[in-house]
Amino acid sequence: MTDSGRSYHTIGDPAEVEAETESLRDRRAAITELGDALRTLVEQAAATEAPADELRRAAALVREATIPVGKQQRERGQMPTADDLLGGVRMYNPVCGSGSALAPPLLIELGAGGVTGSCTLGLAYEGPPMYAHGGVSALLLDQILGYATSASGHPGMTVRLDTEYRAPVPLQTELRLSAEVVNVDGRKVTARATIATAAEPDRELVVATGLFIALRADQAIRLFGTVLHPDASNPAVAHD
Ligand SMILES: CCCCCCCC(=O)SCCNC(=O)CCNC(=O)[C@H](O)C(C)(C)COP(=O)(O)OP(=O)(O)OC[C@H]1O[C@@H](n2cnc3c(N)ncnc32)[C@H](O)[C@@H]1OP(=O)(O)O
Repeated sequence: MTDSGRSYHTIGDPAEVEAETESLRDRRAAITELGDALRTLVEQAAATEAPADELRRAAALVREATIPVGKQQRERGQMPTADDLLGGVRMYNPVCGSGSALAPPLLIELGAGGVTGSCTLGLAYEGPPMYAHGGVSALLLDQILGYATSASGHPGMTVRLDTEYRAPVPLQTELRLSAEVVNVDGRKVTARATIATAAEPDRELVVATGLFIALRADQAIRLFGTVLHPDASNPAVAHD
């Protein structure tokens, strides 16, 4: 899990904070447990050769399992209460989030001069037979480029992503990604990222250059106003 040890920062009675911290930890662990189960389901569903009646039985079970999950849903303008946006915890990020069924998940670490990432893509990510879909490679690269820009102190949004596919990315193979900022020009930040296999880390399979723009305050408010501003009803963005 990305963040099981992070302390949860809020205002209030220390005993209450302690209890809340424990409950947040527990909820994040449960989100990860569900994410793991969903990823297994998605992967096995993409690889299954089971007969039609078994598939229909599985579909009915999944529909049943969806009922408790659907009971309390957030809306688009609300952060997940288990997230800590400023602390970098995004439980459902579709690339790194341990709660996301879409995420491999990509594990990212800060390194000297940049960031590195690792993941293994299953058959659910297949494009050409046996290899990753090109859009999935771009997804991973966009994410790690974003991390590299944020880690360098220049967070921004992607406005351009140039992706060069030099060789197919094999599925069911441990991958290594790396990214680093190569230029900062005012609000414009350029970063470079690569995908390789763990076995041949110097052989670049996919290379991307991303241009990121740091948002002006008015742009941030226009795009994210209600989500970014501290709101007592959303403890995930409350800070003292
Ligand atoms: C840990 C974090 C992980 C995050 C990983 C994932 C990151 C993402 O996927 S972000 C989501 C995808 N990206 C988006 O949705 C962004 C969509 N774009 C926008 O909303 C806007 O372009 C926005 C708000 C970023 C910038 O606004 P915009 O009006 O375009 O630019 P503006 O602020 O006026 O200009 C800044 C500079 O950037 C330049 N610029 C803007 N877009 C581009 C572009 N596509 N190509 C080249 N230059 C550009 C402008 O020309 C300007 O340059 P200069 O200062 O030399 O005149």
